[in-house]
Amino acid sequence: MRRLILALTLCSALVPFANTFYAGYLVQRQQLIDNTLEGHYAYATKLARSTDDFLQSALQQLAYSAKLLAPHMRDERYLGREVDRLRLQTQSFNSVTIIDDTGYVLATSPETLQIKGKTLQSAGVVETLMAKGPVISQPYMSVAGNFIVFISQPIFAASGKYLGAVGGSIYLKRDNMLDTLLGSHFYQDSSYVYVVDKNKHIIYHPDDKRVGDVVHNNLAIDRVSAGESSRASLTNSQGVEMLAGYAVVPSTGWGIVAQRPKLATLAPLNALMSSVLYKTLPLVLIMLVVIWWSARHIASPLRQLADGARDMDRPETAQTIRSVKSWYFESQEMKKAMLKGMGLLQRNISKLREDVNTDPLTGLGNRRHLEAAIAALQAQQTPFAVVAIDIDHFKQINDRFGHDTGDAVLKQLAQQIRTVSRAEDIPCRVGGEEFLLLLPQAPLLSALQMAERLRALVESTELPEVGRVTISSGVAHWPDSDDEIRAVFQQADAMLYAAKHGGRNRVAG
Ligand SMILES: Nc1nc2c(ncn2[C@@H]2O[C@H](COP(=O)(O)OP(=O)(O)OP(=O)(O)O)[C@@H](O)[C@H]2O)c(=O)[nH]1
Repeated sequence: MRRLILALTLCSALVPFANTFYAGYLVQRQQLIDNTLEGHYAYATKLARSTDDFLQSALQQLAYSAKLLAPHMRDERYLGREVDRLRLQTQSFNSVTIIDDTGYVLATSPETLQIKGKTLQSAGVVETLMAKGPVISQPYMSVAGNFIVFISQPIFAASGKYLGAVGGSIYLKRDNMLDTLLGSHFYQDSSYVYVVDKNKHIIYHPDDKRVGDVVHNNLAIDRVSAGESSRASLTNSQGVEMLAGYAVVPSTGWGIVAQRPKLATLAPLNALMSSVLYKTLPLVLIMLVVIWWSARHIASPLRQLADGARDMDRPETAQTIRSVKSWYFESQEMKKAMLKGMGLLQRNISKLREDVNTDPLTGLGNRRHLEAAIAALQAQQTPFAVVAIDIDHFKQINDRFGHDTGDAVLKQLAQQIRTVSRAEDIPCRVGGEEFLLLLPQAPLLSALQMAERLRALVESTELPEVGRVTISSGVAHWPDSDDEIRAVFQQADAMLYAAKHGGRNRVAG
């Protein structure tokens, strides 16, 4: 039990510490997650705006070119210079192409593409020719085998006739303007950005191999391709927990997702918490030792008092309790109360012991007391004399004066026996009106004299109402009368019987 209390005390000190530590960790963890989500959302939003700005600016550059090109659609050299200028000066496109209203390539930069003089029927070109207006195409696989987005502006003659289009391609799997825009500057950590189109195609990813993949079962992609901009904690298609912010590029419906693995985000916090724990642990251990020592010190007097309480019926326990060092008020009070209680208990016990051995009517020892006294005398080999005393014709006293008066006579005789006996003598009432008196160390003669003195005293005493009564006594001695104690008492009885038979009011021995 003591160990349990000690353990509980230590726990009650340790639990709040652990609780505070853990609660602190949880709060900081949530804060870190929230901040990261917010940061990534803000970053995705900013990138969406920048991407939109870039696309708008690319469209403007092409629109400007389209105006310049309209009067020179048959001038091969002019067209060649313009596509080179557009590609090299703006650096917005990986390639630039001018087509006529049938998709026939009039000029291209770089020429290494080898599509000049060919009629293109790729998805981007078909979309451009159908639209006869500004177009940012859906990503598609080009004739030259590049996964591209084609951005174009129509070319109209002054008469309003549609002449064709000038367009720039962005190669999604190669270095391009999106790389510069999206991949160059983000946190120097494991954060990264990727872009999906409306159909959940990855059109930009730091890992080139992912470009062109269609991603399902990704919360951020599902939401952003549905036109929603926000932030979310999610598990990506690779099964990694991510903290993601996502935003829609208004002009194209593309979705930009900026994200960071949750584990990487929380790693510094975990390291910090470990370090805090490591540094505070010695202090906590010292604190626990102090608490343990204090608890032991406080519990010590209580434990000693509790040990004492188990043996309260033993007289020596009082000394044990007295010696307990009760150094604080409560234990002092408990010690005082226990000592007081023990005094009472001891008094009650000795009173009970006395009652058990005492004849209630006369206050003399009873038969139990007599037997204990005989056993003690025998054990110590102390010689003793026995006087058996009996009131003569006591029945008549009862009959004539009533039982209460008889009792009064018995009490009176008990008092007279006390009067004539010594302090060390043992007077007992062993039956109705039979008394026995043990006289330790007394020779037979002294006992006979004492019995005679008693007899004379009783005879000479006038009792109210009853008048005079007499007694008869038989005397014997151990070991003079017999070695056997039982025989000595029988001898005293025999002598008493002889005294009665001899006419009563006499002593025989
Ligand atoms: N008042 C009273 N009477 C008692 C008590 N115990 C026994 N007696 C009575 O004591 C009487 C004893 O009488 P007996 O033993 O017959 O003899 P006795 O009348 O004393 O006559 P002897 O002994 O032959 O002289 C009985 O009447 C008992 O009822 C007691 O506690 N109180």
